[in-house]
Amino acid sequence: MVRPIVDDLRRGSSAWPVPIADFPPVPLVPSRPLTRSEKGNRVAANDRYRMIHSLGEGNYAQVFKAAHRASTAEVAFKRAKQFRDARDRIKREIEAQKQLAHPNIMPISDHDETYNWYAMPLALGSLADLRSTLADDDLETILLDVASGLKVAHEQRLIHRDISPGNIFAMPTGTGSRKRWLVGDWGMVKQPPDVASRPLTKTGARMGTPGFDAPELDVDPSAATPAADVFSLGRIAAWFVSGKPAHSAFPPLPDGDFIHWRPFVRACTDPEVGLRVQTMDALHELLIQVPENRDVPLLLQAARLIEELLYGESENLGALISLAETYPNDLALYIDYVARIPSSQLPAWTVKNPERAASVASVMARHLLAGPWDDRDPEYASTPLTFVLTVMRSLVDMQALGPAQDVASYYFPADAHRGDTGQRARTLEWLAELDDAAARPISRMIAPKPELVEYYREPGWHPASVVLQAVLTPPPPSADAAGNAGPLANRTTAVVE
Ligand SMILES: Nc1ncnc2c1ncn2[C@@H]1O[C@H](COP(=O)(O)OP(=O)(O)OP(=O)(O)O)[C@@H](O)[C@H]1O
Repeated sequence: MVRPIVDDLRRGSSAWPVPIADFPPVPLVPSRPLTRSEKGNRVAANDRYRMIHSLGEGNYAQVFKAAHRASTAEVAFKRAKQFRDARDRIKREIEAQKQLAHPNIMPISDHDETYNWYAMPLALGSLADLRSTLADDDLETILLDVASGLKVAHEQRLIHRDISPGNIFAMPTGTGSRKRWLVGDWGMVKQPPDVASRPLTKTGARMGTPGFDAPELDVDPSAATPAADVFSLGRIAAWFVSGKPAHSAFPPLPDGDFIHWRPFVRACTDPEVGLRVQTMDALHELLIQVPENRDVPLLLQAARLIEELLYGESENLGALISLAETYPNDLALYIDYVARIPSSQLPAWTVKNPERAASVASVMARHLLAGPWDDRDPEYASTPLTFVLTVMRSLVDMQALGPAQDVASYYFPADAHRGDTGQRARTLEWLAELDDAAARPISRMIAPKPELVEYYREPGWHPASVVLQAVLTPPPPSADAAGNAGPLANRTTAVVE
């Protein structure tokens, strides 16, 4: 007589992790009669494997440590819970993991014909389980391993969509403490449209693991791109070095001894999918720079990024901005490197990220205003000023007038402080195009400051906005010989306020 799996479980070891008596409720007798194929599967599973103890239970499956009867090899045995979505997920998992034969993808060593269960190598544990036993330096190896597995998956148009520390497993390598890291739990994988089976989630339904899942998965998981898995790896890096949970309102960013991880995390976890690192190849490039960057001076990192950006590596834009956000007090970083981001690339970036753009542009203008110019060419000031003006112009164009006003409060004093006539002309040219709705908040950053009004006041200048005209065109000659400006004397304040 074939014993049901439970008998094997009861006879198994009561050692780690869960004593048999405390077993989570295993639906040994499903609430409905077993179908013929399910009965057959249990028989097949039990014929082939002896369950030793539970390794744990997720929402969709139970996992057991089991022994393969014929070879006595120990395996992890994963069985779908008895509801349709769970069976769909296990089926996806088996199909994807079989398709992806790669050292960093959890292999399927055996499964039943109807995809109710499968066996796989027994791992040392998941990254979540093992974090406390790992050295900080292990992070790079883990990410390199996982990224190489995901790269192969992405090439086959499979997006995992649920990369988290609980779904990355360690296998021994036989070489000291070095572990090989494997991506498992492919039950939420996005398959190519031509092979996709029944959708797992409706649009708007939650997918992934809170704190590690990309924001776009909340909107439409079926539209996921490789950048969704990139996001999760960025969050894993932040979680690993910060030791803080990833699912907080303010997700952790590396700091202190791990600050060299910060640009990587920022570039991989941009909430805007289009601004994020897009591919595992690009992630790999950034990743191998992280340990190098720990010892490479900041400005050399910036120099590399801008040189490559100028040669067409557009993904460096995000990394360079991240570096600037990490080191806001570094004048040379801003003036000599960030300022050289091509003006052609800034508007698109600003439109997608107005608050961050405003913040970086404001810091740039503050450096121009307050910092020493040292032996830089005075004319070079127009490069950082143009950076700030381009961001401000883009913010106005997209009607982000609040952030634009924030930038303006630093830009105009910085422009006047540098006193470059060409830049002044460019500023006036831009101001001349503004309509009243935009000119009103912007002019508030000029009108109350006589030295700025003086700097920009231009005879014969013709702005579109009457507000700006009132502020910046010189008053007509007074009829009053004593020099009183007459009724227009206070017009600036009157019009602007
Ligand atoms: N190959 C393995 N070797 C060792 N332990 C494993 C292996 N696969 C899974 N486990 C463990 O089994 C437990 C349950 O597995 P898992 O979380 O994958 O189930 P799940 O239903 O897919 O989860 P979820 O609800 O997150 O999708 C976890 O503690 C996991 O670490």
